[in-house]
Parts: sequence; C-alpha cells; structure tokens
Amino acid sequence: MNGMGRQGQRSTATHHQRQYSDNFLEGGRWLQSTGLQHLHSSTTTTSSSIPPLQDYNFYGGGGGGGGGAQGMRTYRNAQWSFNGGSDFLVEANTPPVGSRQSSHMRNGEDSPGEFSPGLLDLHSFDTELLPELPNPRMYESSIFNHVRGRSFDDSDPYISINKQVGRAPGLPDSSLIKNFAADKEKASSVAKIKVVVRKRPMNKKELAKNEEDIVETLSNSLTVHETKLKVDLTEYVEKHEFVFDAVLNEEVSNDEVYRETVEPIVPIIFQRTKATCFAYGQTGSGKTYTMKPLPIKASRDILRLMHHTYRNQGFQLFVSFFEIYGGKLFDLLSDRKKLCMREDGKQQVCIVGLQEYRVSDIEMIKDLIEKGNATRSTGTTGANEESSRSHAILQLAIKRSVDGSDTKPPRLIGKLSFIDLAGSERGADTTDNDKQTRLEGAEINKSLLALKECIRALDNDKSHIPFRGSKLTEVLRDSFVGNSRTVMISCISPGSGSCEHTLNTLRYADRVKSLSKGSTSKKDILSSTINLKESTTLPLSSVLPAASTLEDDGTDAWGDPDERDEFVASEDSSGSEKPTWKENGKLEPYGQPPLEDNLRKPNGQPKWKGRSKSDINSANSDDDLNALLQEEEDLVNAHRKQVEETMKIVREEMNLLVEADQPGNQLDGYINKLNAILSLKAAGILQLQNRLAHFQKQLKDYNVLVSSSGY
Ligand SMILES: Nc1ncnc2c1ncn2[C@@H]1O[C@H](COP(=O)(O)OP(=O)(O)OP(=O)(O)O)[C@@H](O)[C@H]1O
Repeated sequence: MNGMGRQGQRSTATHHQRQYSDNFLEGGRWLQSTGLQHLHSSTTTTSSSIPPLQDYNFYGGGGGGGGGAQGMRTYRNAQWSFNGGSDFLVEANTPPVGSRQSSHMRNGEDSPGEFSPGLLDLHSFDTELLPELPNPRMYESSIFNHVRGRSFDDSDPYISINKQVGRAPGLPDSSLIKNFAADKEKASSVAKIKVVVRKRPMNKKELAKNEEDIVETLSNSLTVHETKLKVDLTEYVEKHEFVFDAVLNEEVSNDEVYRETVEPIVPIIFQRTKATCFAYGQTGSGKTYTMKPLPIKASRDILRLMHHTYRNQGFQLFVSFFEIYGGKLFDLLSDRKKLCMREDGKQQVCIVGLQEYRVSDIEMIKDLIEKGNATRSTGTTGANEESSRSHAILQLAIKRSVDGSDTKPPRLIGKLSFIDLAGSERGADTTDNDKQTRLEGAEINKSLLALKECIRALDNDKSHIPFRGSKLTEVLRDSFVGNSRTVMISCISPGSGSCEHTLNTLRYADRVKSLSKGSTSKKDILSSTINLKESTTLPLSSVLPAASTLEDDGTDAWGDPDERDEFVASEDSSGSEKPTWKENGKLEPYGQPPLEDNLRKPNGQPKWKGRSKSDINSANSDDDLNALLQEEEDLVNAHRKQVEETMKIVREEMNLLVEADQPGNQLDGYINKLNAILSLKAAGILQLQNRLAHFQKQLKDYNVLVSSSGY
C-alpha cells in the first residue's frame, strides 16, 4: 500500500470517525428515544467522549511507518469509552369481615360506624347510567373546591382538607364550600391521564449494603444517576432525566400522594366518570404502601360528598375487592372464591359472583380492605421474599337508586378502581425461579403490556381499545372508555442496586406520559424525541380494530364500543386455585423476553398504516391481536438486543484492533478472533432477518402491512 493510499484511507477513516463521534455525542438523544440510552456515554467525566480512532493508530497514523496487519503500533494509553458502556339499608348479608385490623390503616381515619355488608351480584344490576337529570341540589356546595392547586392542571396553592383546623371530622368546612358548577368545570379540566412518580426512602437493606441513593428529585423532574463501567474499568456516571406530571420524593406523605393523585378525581365520580388509579413498579418499590391508603381516603371523601353535597339523593357506595392471579379472578372478600367475567346485554363488564358490599362508613371499608389484603396471594421469588404476584383490584362504585327507594336495584353512576399491580420485574426475574413463576411472569408481562396498549388507545381516542389483551384490561374495560380518567403512580426504589429496574419503571411511565395529549404542554426534557417518536409510530392495536369492534353508536352513555363476539369467560380447569411456590427452578432460555425489554417501546417501530375494516376482517380475533402484539414486541425487543449485541461486538473489534497494534501481536490469533467476531455478527443479523421475515408474513396474512418495504 502506498503512502497516498494510506493517506487517503486515513483521511476517510478520520472523517468517518469524526462523523461517528459527532453522531455518538448526539447519540444521547436518539439512544434515549430507542430505550438504548444505556449505550450512550453521557458522563460526568471528561473522558466520556470518543477520541478519534487515529489516536489508536488503527489506520496507520502516528509515526509514519509500517502497517498492515502486523503493523507494530503503540497503544497510546488513550482513554476512550464505548460504553454500554350510616343510614343505609343492606340487602343480603354475608358475615363479612374479620375483625382484623391494621393499625397503620386506622391511623388518622375517622367515621366509626356499623358494619353491614350486602351480597350483591353485579350481574343483577341495572348498570345503565342514569340520565343527567337536573337536580336542584346538584349545584349546591361542594367540599371539593380544595381539589385544585396541585390538581392535574392547576398550579394554585392548594388547601388541604386535612390541614383544616377545628373542623368536626366528616363535616365540610364552610370556607371550602363552593358551587358545584365550578367542580364540574374543574372535572372537565382533570387530565385524562396523569403520571406521577413516587420515590420511596432508602430501606435498611439498601443502607446495609452501602447502596447509594441515585435518584435526585427536583420539582416535577428527576434524575437517575447510573454508575457504569467503561471498557477500561473506570467508572463514570450516566444521568437519565425525566419529567412527569408530578414527582413525589421520599418525604412525601401518603396524604400528599392522595391529594396529588386521587383527590381531584373523586368529585367527578359523581358525574358519570370511571377512573382508574394504579401503581406500577418493581417489587418492594412501595406500590402497596402507596396504594393501600388511597381507597380509604377516597371513600372518606366520597362518603362526605354523599352525606352533605348529595344528601338524600339516593347515592350509595359499594366496595368490591378481587385479584387477578394467573389470568383468573378471585374474590378477596369471599375466601378467594373463583369468579368469572361476562358482559351483560349492554356490554358492561360483569364479574359474576363478585361480592359487593354496600358501605356507609370508613371502618367498614377498612375492615374490608384488611380482609382482602390478608387473602391476597403472595409468593416467593428470587427478587423478593414476600411480594405480591397478583394484581389486586379494589373498586369503589357509586350507585344511585332509581326512584329513591331500595325496591329497585341501584344504577351505576361512577366507579373508582384501585389496582395494586404485581411487581413489574416479574417477567424479567430470570433467575432461580421455576416454571410456574415464569408463567406468572409471562402473564404479568402480558397484562402490563396490554395495560399500556389500552392507555395508548384511550388517550388517542381510538375506537378500538384492545381490552382483551389480558384479563386485567378486560376487567377494566369500562374504565378505559367514555368519560374516564387514569392515574398512574410509578413507584421507584432509590438504591443503586435497583437502578436498572428503576430506569425501566421510569421508561414505562415516560412512555405512558408521552402518550398523553396533555403532556405536550409540559417542558419535557425528552419532548423532542418523544414527539418525534409519537409522530412516526402508531400502535399495532390502532390498525387492528378487527371486525369484532364496531364504532360507538352514541347510545351508550359511557361511549363503550360495542363488540360483536360474545365474551366467554375462561373457566379454570386446573383445579388448584391457590398458588404454590417453589424456589430455585431454572430458567429456560427462550419463551419470555425480559420485562425490561418489553417495557421499552422504541421509536424504530414500523410505520403502520391503518387499513379499512373491510381489509382486516381476517384479523378479527383477540388471539390474533394478542399474537401480533406479542410478535411486534418480540421483534422490537430482538432488534434492540441485536443493536446492543452489535455495540458489544464493535467494542470487541476495537479491542482486537488495539491488540493488533500491540508489539508482538500474533497474526493468526487476530485472524481467528476476527473470524469469530464476523460469524457472530452474521448470525445476529440472520436471526433478526428471520424474525422480521416471520413477522412480515404474519402481517401479510392479516392484511396489516401496507408498505411493501416493511421497515
Ligand atoms: N414511601 C415510603 N415510605 C416509607 N416506607 C415505604 C415507602 N414505600 C415503601 N415502603 C416500605 O417498603 C417496603 C416495600 O413496600 P411495598 O410492600 O409497598 O412494595 P411493593 O412495591 O408493593 O412490593 P411487591 O410488588 O412485592 O408487593 C414496605 O416495608 C413498605 O412499608
């Protein structure tokens, strides 16, 4: 090779490397947008950027002489990083609730009262909504004028009802009385989706392990400081910044969590709204701690409204509590009796056999919740010894008697569902667990994905919402349509040992948040990336309304889309209803992508183009939808993995090139390693191509893909 040639080669290489370096430095953004930001070096050290490759003399520079594969190069000790670097009557009765009481649940709660639950079958209810009758009392005072300030859209300082002094418990403070119309207006301003993050304090275990608190909060943003290792084993810190509707740090009390999340929703439950509040996060991050007090606080406010603002108007409060475990429903207030779910003639979800208790005071509700929690499934995993492995759903239903008497069953007016989700890392908990645990993980993954899909569809006003993606979303179906609200509380652990799970939780939350139209007004650090992402991608579900879904005909007050095919509740054939737990089972290599992958939704998705319903008649079963959704996720996950692998391989190659430049380097060693690396690369690409081809075929089978070029 002559000098000119070398010169030219070097100059081209330098140019490429400069470009690469620029891209890499820009990379923080685009990597973040694909869920691969961990591959970017956004470090606190100055050594984070990549120096030009000529610093390593890869291209024959420095000293002018020699070259070729055997060139004796000197590694100049360059620092570089390619880091992956009452008064209510009760109907039937089931001796309800044990007398067990949780001391912490009783703290600060009032309203002692009788306990007289009723056994009610949802199926027997007329769940049609009441017409919005003009009601003279409707526009009277409300105690909920304090529901502003840190409400979803308002930043006025709020007045805490709990901080009112000298007020009898349960009575509205006159200074808080406002007219109902204002509340109504307020209701319409309550965002459809609110995403809140709660950071819990460091626990003893984390402190004992000398873990660092890596989560820094500031107003409604937070930064995760992730310590990473460079290839040369020096440490650097990568910062991940997120902005949410609210960030609640470790000092925030459960009262404040309530005020920030659920309190603004309570008044609108009386206005034909169905709302869902759920906690999401890894095991031990504080989901249960966060969720547990919320229904009690909400019930207290609901009862106050019923006893004052809506006094003598026939409103009644009902409580039910059940869990979804392994795709099946169990009544937590009825000895884990197995339940089945059906739709009634009006496409309302009915959980047949679910006991609803009509409640009139807080003590009754506390007892019920305590009873339900005691019944809830727990299990043992490699991640946490006592962790909830089921989704627990507590529902507060506001109903109203049609004619003011108890002769006819009351009609549903609004509903508030609280979901304590199973630990989000279940599917990713790939060590020391047996088959059952992994199957549970798969089920949990499925429901978390389906939940995200439903929220996406909900916020985009899609006519089809993929409820049937999981039992969880099926059950919550009526909470996702019509006049609905969703609050997601992402719980995170602060310790460095939980960094990866914390980031996954935040990415999931960020994904949900970015789907919210309301979020466009937020000054999101990542907004440009996210907006780009949103403008170029559509969920698969959005193009798979399927023949089973009809447009809302407007007759349903909730705006529920009708569905053609009859729902058939799944029956348990397995016999065993109570979970059993084993330890130290081994994980099979395939079948279940880690949750952390599932949670990331990249912007590198295909640009789906929707087709008319007639074009996609073949995709009319929920199995198809589920399979395609899963396939989509799998492909994207595989793609991401492949990119990660490629990055690792490139690192290897860089090392190999460095080695090749070392004095005395053996050519055959270099050749062997290079061969191995190239084979690895080729195998990775082939695997991804196969998966892609399979997915394309699936899409073609279902007439979904419209772009012949695919990706
Ligand atoms: N904000 C907080 N302040 C004080 N303690 C907390 C907080 N959040 C959680 N904890 C404590 O941390 C522990 C784990 O919390 P919790 O059981 O709520 O986690 P989880 O996310 O529900 O876990 P799992 O998914 O396994 O059920 C509990 O002992 C709880 O009391």
